[in-house]
Amino acid sequence: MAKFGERLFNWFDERYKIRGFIEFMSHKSVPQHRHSIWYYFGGVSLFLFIIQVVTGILLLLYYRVGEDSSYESVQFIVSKVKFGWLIRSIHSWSANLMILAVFIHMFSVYFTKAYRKPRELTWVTGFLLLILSLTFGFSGYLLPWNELAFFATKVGTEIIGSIPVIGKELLIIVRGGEDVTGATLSRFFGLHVAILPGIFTVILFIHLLFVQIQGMSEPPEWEKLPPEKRKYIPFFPNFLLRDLLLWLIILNILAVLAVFFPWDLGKKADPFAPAPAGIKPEWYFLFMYQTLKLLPPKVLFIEGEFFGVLIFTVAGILWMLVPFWDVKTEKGYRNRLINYIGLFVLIYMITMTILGYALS
Ligand code: HEM
Ligand code: HEM
Repeated sequence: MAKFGERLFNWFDERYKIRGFIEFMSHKSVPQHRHSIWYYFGGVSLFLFIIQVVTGILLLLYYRVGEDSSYESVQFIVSKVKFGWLIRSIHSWSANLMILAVFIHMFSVYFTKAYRKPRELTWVTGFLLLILSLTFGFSGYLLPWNELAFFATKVGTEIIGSIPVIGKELLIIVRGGEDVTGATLSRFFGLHVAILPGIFTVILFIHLLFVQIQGMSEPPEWEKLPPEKRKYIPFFPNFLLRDLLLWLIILNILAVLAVFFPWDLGKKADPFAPAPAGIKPEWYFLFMYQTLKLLPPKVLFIEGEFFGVLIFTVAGILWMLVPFWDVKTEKGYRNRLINYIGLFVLIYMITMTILGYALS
């Protein structure tokens, strides 16, 4: 048997140079310091994305898109399909945990300044992954075609209409008509299960390739440390085993959440019914939604809502380009301003989210 295993290994090695790859993996190492914990959140985001793909494909076995079938098929999934309720619940919970993990990963990369040269494009591709994850969440939310999702999507897409000149056209493209209808549902479905997975996979591949090529960043303070004072652990197996343990813990948390707090389906959407009170988007959009709500109808001759959209767009672009304008950090100086900006953004997002819940 051992001989057979060896022969099989050699067969592949002759063709695909696996020995070289194993050699490469065994030399990979991860810096060990008091902020090393943050190196795990990219892996956690990745794990939760894989869960989304697996459970999403399973849901696709029974989900049937359409005004007359979406809600009914999800109802069928949760009541008749064996473990269907569990798969749907895991897909919904994991979507939320994934977005939370991506936010934690992004802020930790920001505060540890891991976006510095040469990782500028790792940051930019990561930011694109965040936008894609949010679009995944927004498009998936409508798919069960229940009351809450219907009105949240109506309110969410309305914001596009506030853009001058092209807003109306854009809104029609997004909704597939003037209103949120079955056309919107099938558009969101295509986006959710075909377009987004395709684009996401390509960008994720590039993101991980960059990380592979450059290895993990070292803290800026290490530049003054003599090489013998810098500590590392091997990626394989030490770091990977820790990664796997954390993934197992997260799988357990997911299972507990999905079993004890199964995701509610609610009432079927009725486009002619009045909007129920307290309609609000998912928590990860709430800080933007709440800001738009608090803005006065007119700011400096501009429609208040559009002013908000403009500010968020500009702020988002500046955030995406932070590795290019944070020149001070790149040159090796301490840049306190960057920490203050990050702290302001974080506190702003948390405060507005809490206000969003408190004021509705
Ligand atoms: C679903 C989304 C994402 C996935 C699956 C992902 C995955 C990963 C993984 C596995 C790593 C290596 C381990 C680690 O540092 O945690 C990593 C590193 C990195 N990611 Fe992401 N990431 C995502 C989103 C983001 C976002 C939103 C940003 C920032 C805007 C970002 C910026 C970076 C940077 C700069 C590194 C290098 C960190 C270092 O060298 O210390 N990523 N990512
Ligand atoms: C290839 C990947 C994916 C596939 C094939 C997929 C497929 C599906 C399907 C068929 C549904 C409708 C069933 C239902 O509503 O229970 C759904 C719902 C949903 N998806 Fe995905 N999905 C994928 C990835 C993602 C990702 C990455 C996220 C978020 C980050 C996400 C978030 C959601 C949400 C929030 C719902 C609504 C859940 C509900 O209330 O029922 N999905 N997805």
